[in-house]
Amino acid sequence: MNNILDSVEFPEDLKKLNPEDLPKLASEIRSFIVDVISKNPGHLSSNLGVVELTMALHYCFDFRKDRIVWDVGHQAYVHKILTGRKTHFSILRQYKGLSGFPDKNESVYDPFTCGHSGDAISSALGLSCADEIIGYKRSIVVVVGDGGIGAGMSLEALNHAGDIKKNLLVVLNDNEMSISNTVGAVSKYLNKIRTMPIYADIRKELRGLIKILPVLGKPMEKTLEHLVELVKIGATPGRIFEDLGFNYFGPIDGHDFKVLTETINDIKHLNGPVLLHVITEKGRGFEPAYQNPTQFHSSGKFKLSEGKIEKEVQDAGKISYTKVFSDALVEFSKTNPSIVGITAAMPDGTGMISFGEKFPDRYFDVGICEQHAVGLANGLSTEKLKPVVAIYSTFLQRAYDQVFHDICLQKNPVVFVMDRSGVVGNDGPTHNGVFDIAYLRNLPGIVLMSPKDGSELRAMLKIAIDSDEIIAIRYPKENIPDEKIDLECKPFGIGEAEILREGKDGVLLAYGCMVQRCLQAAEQLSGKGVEATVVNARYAKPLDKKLILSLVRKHKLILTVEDHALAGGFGSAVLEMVSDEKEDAGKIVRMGIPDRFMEHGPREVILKNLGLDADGIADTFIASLDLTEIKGSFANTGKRHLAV
Ligand SMILES: Cc1ncc(C[n+]2csc(CCOP(=O)(O)OP(=O)(O)O)c2C)c(N)n1
Ligand SMILES: CC(=O)[C@@H](O)[C@H](O)COP(=O)(O)O
Ligand SMILES: [Mg+2]
Repeated sequence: MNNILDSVEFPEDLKKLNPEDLPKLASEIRSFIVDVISKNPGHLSSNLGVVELTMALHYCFDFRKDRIVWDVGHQAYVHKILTGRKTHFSILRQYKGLSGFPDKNESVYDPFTCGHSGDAISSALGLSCADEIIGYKRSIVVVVGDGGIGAGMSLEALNHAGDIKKNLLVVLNDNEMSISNTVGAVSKYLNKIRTMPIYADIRKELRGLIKILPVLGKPMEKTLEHLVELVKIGATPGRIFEDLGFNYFGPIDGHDFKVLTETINDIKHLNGPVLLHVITEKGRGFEPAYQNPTQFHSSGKFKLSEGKIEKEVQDAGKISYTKVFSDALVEFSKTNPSIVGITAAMPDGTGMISFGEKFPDRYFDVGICEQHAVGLANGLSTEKLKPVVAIYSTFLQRAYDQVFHDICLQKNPVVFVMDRSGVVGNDGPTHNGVFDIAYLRNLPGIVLMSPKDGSELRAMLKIAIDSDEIIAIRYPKENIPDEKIDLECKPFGIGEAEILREGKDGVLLAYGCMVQRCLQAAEQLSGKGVEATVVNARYAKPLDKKLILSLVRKHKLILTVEDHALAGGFGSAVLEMVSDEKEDAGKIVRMGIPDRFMEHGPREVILKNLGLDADGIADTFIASLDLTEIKGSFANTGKRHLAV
């Protein structure tokens, strides 16, 4: 039973508690989160680390009026629990349940809907600038991790904030971890500060001086500013932030509620940008997560039995596309010394970690810096190395200009591997990788591929590595359908599709992971006496023009099926090409993701709702055929995207 947590719904309840009850509340919050996440997976480690920090921020500010901006937002569970969302916490990340990230549609306490890292300081600074223009008095607080602060956009924002001197409190939550170990010079610098004993003493002295000052209000602020100047002269920790125009405080213990609240209360009225460096432990209070924060960063379900934690084996015996990529890259790299691997702080999620372990000299984890990752690949490939850049589809969006300017314009044959393409599921709209075909296919010289299964992923990776073209391969957060992986890597030409099944009644033209679903749909259709041809398109660019045009001439229906936005996706590419070739584009019906952001929930549920499962595809095929027979073409029926 959560005695204290039961009485807390909103920050006002927290403020009413006796100070001595607060550690117990922190402990209850941790147990509550662990219990929910054990059954209902989510971002565990980061949240366990920010319990006291979040409580302290809500204790010292009023975020109905003031604003709190979380970088990424995966660590906002405690914030959710304390801001009226406790009763819905058990359906976190579930379909129609609470979002796993801050969501402006969910609460007035969330100024932004977010999920990508690096943007929080910019957004918060924008709020502060707006307040000044409007004449609104309130505090703007941003919480950014030691991983997130190294992101290019964070550094751009610090650069701006330190220059224009608007009021802004940047809380740097330093837990020495991103998802994996935090990398980079900024991280090394933070480590230097953490291990400098002198600074803790100076901070204590500063607090002592503040306490004996008999002044209040404005004079107090002035004196504080003066003291800050004094500290600056003697102290070098945080110097980099000082030199960038911030008042730096810390490092302080992020698990000591008293130190946190006293420090925040001391500095919250200071003018200009302030950076408070807080040290926390990822996974704190739950031993398995504390011992292995990476595994529990975004954990699967786990069991608590006899005090022993077993991670639940999910989908036993199944292999993910990620694993196939990871193993194939290591295999190919053994005989190809020119391969270099790049990840942007996602070595585990992308599977790049195995390459890094085997070939440390050819491996680069650049931190949460997707733009830099792609820029780095430019230089490497100019010297004839073969960069394989593995970035989730949604995060590659950050590096669009670099793909254009630093890769395509240079004609440098880099391989992009876009894991988590399509609907990702419980992470929701910020993480769905449903725009990559649209944002890449307009770039001259790029080749876009997507495998139908694990065997084909291996073959595609081999083709891409051996090729002189710039190639991007997309695949989903899914297990491969292969019963047995074909290790041979049978080659096929660039832009070559394959017919998997022949039928007279129309064509299912599928891209990537939709091929299997189309094969299942064709089976169902056959049971109803409808025979569909199924084509594995393999490429969104270049398209297999010859094959597709011959199918258009022969069939009355071409149903394109993709796990991507309809706008600008694979189906659009087919439609444009057929229209440009002056063939009957009216025969083409497109299935994919409509022009809205898809909500969170299990991937299969979201896809089913869109009709992007075997049943939905079969239904749409039949409905489209009926319409074709009745109308001859779909023009003006308004039912072109039947699954939408
Ligand atoms: C642009 C972008 N790249 C990558 C990610 C994936 N990602 C989410 S959290 C995270 C690590 C963040 O580390 P840190 O800022 O230190 O926060 P912590 O989890 O340690 O609290 C990463 C790499 C992301 N959300 N956004
Ligand atoms: C918050 C964030 O961006 C990552 O933690 C992401 O949720 C990981 O996704 P996967 O669990 O699919 O690797
Ligand atoms: Mg961190």
